[in-house]
Amino acid sequence: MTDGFTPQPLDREATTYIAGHRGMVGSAIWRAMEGRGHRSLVGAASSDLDLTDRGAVFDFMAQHKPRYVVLAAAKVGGILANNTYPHDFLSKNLQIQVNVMDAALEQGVERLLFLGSSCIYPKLAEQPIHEDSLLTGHLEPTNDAYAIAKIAGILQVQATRRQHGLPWISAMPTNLYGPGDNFSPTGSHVLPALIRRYDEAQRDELDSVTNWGSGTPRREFLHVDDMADACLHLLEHYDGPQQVNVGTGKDATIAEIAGLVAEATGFQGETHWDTSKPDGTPQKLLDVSKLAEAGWTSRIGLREGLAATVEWYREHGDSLREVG
Ligand SMILES: NC(=O)C1=CN([C@@H]2O[C@H](COP(=O)(O)OP(=O)(O)OC[C@H]3O[C@@H](n4cnc5c(N)ncnc54)[C@H](OP(=O)(O)O)[C@@H]3O)[C@@H](O)[C@H]2O)C=CC1
Ligand SMILES: C[C@H]1O[C@H](OP(=O)(O)OP(=O)(O)OC[C@H]2O[C@@H](n3cnc4c(=O)[nH]c(N)nc43)[C@H](O)[C@@H]2O)[C@@H](O)[C@@H](O)C1=O
Repeated sequence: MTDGFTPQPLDREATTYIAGHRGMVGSAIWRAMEGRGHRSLVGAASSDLDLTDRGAVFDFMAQHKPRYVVLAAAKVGGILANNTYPHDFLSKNLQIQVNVMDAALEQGVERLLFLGSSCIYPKLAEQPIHEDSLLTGHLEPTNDAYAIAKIAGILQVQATRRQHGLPWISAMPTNLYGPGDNFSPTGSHVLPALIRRYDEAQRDELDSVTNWGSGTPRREFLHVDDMADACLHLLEHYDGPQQVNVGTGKDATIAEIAGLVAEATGFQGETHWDTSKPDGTPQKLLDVSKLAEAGWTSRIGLREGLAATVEWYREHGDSLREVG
C-alpha cells in the first residue's frame, strides 16, 4: 500500500522529468504541461542521454532531482518493426524502464507515470479488454517481446509501491496518432503509414494503393493530445497499483480506417490488401470504464483528429523523423 496519497493538483513549480520528450507522446505531454503553467520541465534527447546507459541515467536523475517523472521513452514501432526486431524491443525497453525507475527510486521521486501499451493483453482477450485480463492468456506473437517488457514495467511500478510506498502509476494507451508521429513506411504504426501512403498517392495521381494484411483487424485510435490530457488527469486524480487503460472505447476495422484516411487526403483510387503482411491481433478494444470512473473521457473524434494530423503531416513534409 502507498503512504496515504491524496489526489491533488501537480505543483506547477516542481521539477518534472519527461523521459522521451521529443517523441510523439512525450512532446504532447510537454506541450500540455507548459500550457498549464509548469515552469520546470526537464528532458534530454537520446543523443545526449542514452537511457540504456545506467550510470548516465543515475547521474542525470541525481543532477535534476525531479519530483515527478513521466516515462514516455521507449523503443516504439508498428507491427512489422516489432515482428522483425523482437530482441531490440525486449532488451532496450527493459533497460530503459529499469534504469529510469531505479534512478527515480534512488531520488525518492514522488509521482511517476509509466506508459505501457494495450498489446500487454492476451491476443484473444474478451472485448472490450478489461484491466483484469492481464496475464490471463497467450500474447500476440508479432509483439510478444515488447509486451513482456511493458508487463515487466507494470510489475516494477507495483513492486515499488509495495516495497517502498511510493504512489507510482501505470497507464496502458491504445494505438495513438497525431502530430510528431513516426511516418517511416516500414517502422511506423498503421495510421501514420496510411496518411503517408494515401497522401503520396493523391499527389502522384496513382490509381491504387496497397495496404498490409487483410484489412479486417479492428483497432481503436486515440489522438495524442487526448493521451497527454489523460496522463495529467491520472497523475492528479488516480492512485492504485493496477494499470489504467487509456482509449476512446470505440474501434473500427483497418479497412474502415483506410477509407477515412483516403477521404481525409482526397485520394479517390482503389485500395488493395497484401495478405502476405501480418494482421496481428484480430481486435484490440479497451474497456475504459476505470478511466471514466477516475473522471476522464476522450474529446477528439477520429475524423477531426485525422484531418488535423493530415494537415500537420502536409505542413511538415520532408522534415519528419523516421524511426526505422
Ligand atoms: N505510438 C503509439 O501508438 C503508442 C505508444 N505507446 C507508448 O507511449 C510511449 C511513447 O511512445 P511514442 O511517443 O509514440 O514513441 P516515439 O518513438 O515517438 O518516442 C519515443 C521516445 O523515446 C526516446 N528514446 C528511445 N530510446 C531511447 C534511449 N535509448 N535513450 C533515450 N531516449 C530514448 C526517443 O528519444 P529521441 O527522440 O531523443 O531519440 C523518443 O523521444 C512509449 O512508452 C510507447 O510504448 C503505447 C501505445 C501506443
Ligand atoms: C500500438 C501497438 O502497435 C502494434 O500493434 P498493431 O496495432 O498490430 O500495429 P500497427 O499499427 O502496425 O498495425 C495495425 C494493423 O494495421 C495493418 N496495416 C495496414 N497497412 C499498414 C501499414 O502500412 N503499416 C502498418 N504498420 N500497419 C498496417 C496491420 O497489418 C495491422 O493489422 C504493435 O507494435 C504493438 O506493440 C503496439 O503496442
